Amino acid sequence: MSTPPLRLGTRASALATTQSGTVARRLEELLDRPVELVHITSQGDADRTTPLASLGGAGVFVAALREALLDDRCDIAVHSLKDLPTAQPDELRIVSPEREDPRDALCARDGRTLDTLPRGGRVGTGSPRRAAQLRAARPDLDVVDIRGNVGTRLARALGDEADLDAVVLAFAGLARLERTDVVSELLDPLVVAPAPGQGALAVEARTADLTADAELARAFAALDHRPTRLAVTAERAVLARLEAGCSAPIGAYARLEDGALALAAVVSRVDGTEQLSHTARVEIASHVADDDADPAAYDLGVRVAERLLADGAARLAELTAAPAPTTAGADRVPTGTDDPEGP
Ligand SMILES: NCc1[nH]cc(CCC(=O)O)c1CC(=O)O
Repeated sequence: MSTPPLRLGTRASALATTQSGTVARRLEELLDRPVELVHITSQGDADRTTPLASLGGAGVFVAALREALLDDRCDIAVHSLKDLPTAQPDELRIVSPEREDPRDALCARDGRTLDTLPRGGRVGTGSPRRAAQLRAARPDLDVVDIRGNVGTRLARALGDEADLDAVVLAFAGLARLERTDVVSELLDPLVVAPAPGQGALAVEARTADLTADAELARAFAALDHRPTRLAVTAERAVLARLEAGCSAPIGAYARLEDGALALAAVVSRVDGTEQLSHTARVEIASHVADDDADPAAYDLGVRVAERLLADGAARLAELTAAPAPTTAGADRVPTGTDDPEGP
């Protein structure tokens, strides 16, 4: 190991350092080269009182890490994929390691579930998507806007001074922190559809480094997990076509199973009084080359998004995306690939 260490940029939170540490160890094995963690602070970390949505959503975490990559203060960055904007800058490339369970987890006192929470119960979440879907499932609930790291949010429902009946968090974050003991229910993705990309990581590097360093490029590619990449490609294509970001009330859940990629997507009014959903699938056999499979996954997401737009998703969720005039009409015609079971 004579080469200098590879610098992996990370936020300082327990979740971020756990995620980054796992990727750092994999890269060390793959490269036979030391990998050191470099802490990068973002506005979202420094300012813990402003609602995250008004800081520009979780995108503030990503922006700080990306700036560090582009300024050569680190060589690799690890993000939660669901926090990444859908547009990828040419200067940077991402791969997706195998995803954790993408579902949302209800963490409630006394082991309550979504069905058994008390009438008018107070449930904390900072996510407009979770708020809308919780209200749609249980209109009587009082959904309270909260933020903070995993420990802070859990304490609101489970701590000594708890003021809420439950909080909803991504199961993946709890699993990575070995805190799945607090989960009282894994929410059905057809009731509470996870955020596009939830549970997956994105490992990011400079395009120029990958072009110049074949060994780095090989290790980087080895981090990628094909079923995860295809699923998150379809999910993120929904967001991209709807021209929405990670704080929009949009859920999407895709799974590669038996040679087919199945996708379900849900768009909500933030107050939960109306929701639209569509499901579709596309055949992707294991021998299909990525050059064909990746566009097929992306097209699946676009197709589902256009059906949602044709049904009025833009008005419902206050999005700016307009239905494509040439395809919106055709998308209303049911096709043989509609999947009533969802993924
Ligand atoms: N929005 C913040 C965020 N970004 C990624 C995760 C969890 C881990 C993941 O989804 O990969 C969380 C916390 C949460 O939603 O509870």
